[in-house]
Amino acid sequence: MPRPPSVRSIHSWWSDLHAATKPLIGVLYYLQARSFIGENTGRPLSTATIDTFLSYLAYKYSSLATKRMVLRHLSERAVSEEEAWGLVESNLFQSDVLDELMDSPDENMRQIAQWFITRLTSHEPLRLQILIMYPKRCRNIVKILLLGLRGSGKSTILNQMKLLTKGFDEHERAKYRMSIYKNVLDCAGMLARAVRRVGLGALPEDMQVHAMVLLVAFPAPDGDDEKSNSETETESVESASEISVLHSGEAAIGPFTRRRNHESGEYHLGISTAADVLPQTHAMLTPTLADAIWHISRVPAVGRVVDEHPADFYLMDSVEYFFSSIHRIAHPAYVPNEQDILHARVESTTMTHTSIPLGDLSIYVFDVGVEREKWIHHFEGITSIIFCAALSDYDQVSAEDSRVNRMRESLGLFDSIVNSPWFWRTSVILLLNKIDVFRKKLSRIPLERYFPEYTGGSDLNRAAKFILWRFLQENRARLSVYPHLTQATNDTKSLRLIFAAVKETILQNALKDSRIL
Ligand SMILES: Nc1nc2c(ncn2[C@@H]2O[C@H](COP(=O)(O)OP(=O)(O)OP(=O)(O)O)[C@@H](O)[C@H]2O)c(=O)[nH]1
Ligand SMILES: [Mg+2]
Repeated sequence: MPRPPSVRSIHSWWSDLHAATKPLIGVLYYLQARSFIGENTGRPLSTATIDTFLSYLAYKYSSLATKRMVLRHLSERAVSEEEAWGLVESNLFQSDVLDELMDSPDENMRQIAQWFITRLTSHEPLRLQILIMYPKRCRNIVKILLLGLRGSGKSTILNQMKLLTKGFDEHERAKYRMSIYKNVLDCAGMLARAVRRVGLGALPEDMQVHAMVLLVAFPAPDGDDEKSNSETETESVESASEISVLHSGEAAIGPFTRRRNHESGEYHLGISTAADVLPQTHAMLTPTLADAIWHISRVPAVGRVVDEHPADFYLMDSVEYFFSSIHRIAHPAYVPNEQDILHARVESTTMTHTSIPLGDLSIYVFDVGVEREKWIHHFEGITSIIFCAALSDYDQVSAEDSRVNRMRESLGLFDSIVNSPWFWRTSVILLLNKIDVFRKKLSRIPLERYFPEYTGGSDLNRAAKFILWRFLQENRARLSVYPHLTQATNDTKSLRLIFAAVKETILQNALKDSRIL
């Protein structure tokens, strides 16, 4: 007896057999498929073999028993990651046959088909591919997209979600060490600029030696217009033994590459990719430098100059946290803890995700990083989006265009998302983040300076309500918006309630979407 016709030639002469012989053909195909499975057990799963299995699954004269047997066999094969890859890349996975089996009127068949998908998605790299390319195949997985401007707190939120479930092992925490050094040294460089602006002579006497250490480690760039002590400048450049000039505008400091921005005159540190750079960092962040950072960051005159000129001295939101932990970080055996990870500033460049179990369902939260345009269309029609906006952005300027206010840029992004035809059925969880920084800023920097229509003064509730109102104004598509005020760096326990509410919203939306509610 010939094998079932291939899916492409399904209307061959064989498919025109008389209907009267159908049950007999069903039995014969069952026996044939069983012996085919026997012949192939223990052999690698080739494309041709998968195509033959596909023909049993697609052929209208194959019985349900045959299809169940074949798919059960393929599910067992999918335990191996290599065979699972072969299956996902095969005609079987890409044809409609699998969808038909998943929607079969036979409950047993549906379960086996779901089991097949579960097996395939148990392999992490495959799961991502299936979730993105074939979202409908993953009916027990809810996809959530995390969006927001750079630095609004998306990765911090994702890390908090990870802490609520599996946490970070020592190996994962150690990976943050270099980024944290970079964060600390970037901020220390700014501190040195602030010292130059204040002037050595204006500092208390017992602080001058610490200031000198800082100025030696972070010498003024050529042509820096800071008011500075020129004697110290010359000395500092000459005695900065760790710094070897590579070429104009670029220097190596321990493991970091220091590149000068010719417009602002500032130095930015880039991490060297060499594998042996970590030990060198300890040489850079010496106990003496750590001590100097600790002391100088507490000098009121330095703090004042930073506060009064926020546009000249960009300090990351976690600066206070890292400076107050500087001795722990500078210790040679330093391994970041979970709080350090939440405070670290690591710009996301690729898509990352984390999963949260929810009964029989899994919530997959995706942070698409800088590749938003590349990925976003794969998320068309998803049930929920989490949008992060940093409340404290109200006095900041856009990284791309210094004439654009960052809060307005965030409102613009929100507008383009909520009114996009891709998301017309999506609901939005709006996280108004960095409430702690916002609280501190409000009394010093009036919100009305940037949003003249605001009249509520420095009252935190009024100000937050006003910003929420501005976001809701953009929602012309009238999507359901669920707002929360957050501090993403807060301890995980205090975020638990917010995450419980977020989970509930996601679940309700997923159920509504699947028409269970
Ligand atoms: N003080 C404070 N800092 C926060 C808060 N949320 C995030 N941060 C810090 O802000 C910085 C940026 O946060 P990320 O989570 O990296 O921002 P992101 O949106 O992932 O940024 P990109 O990956 O560049 O798009 C990090 O240093 C965080 O620790 C908050 O609520 N309060
Ligand atoms: Mg990020």
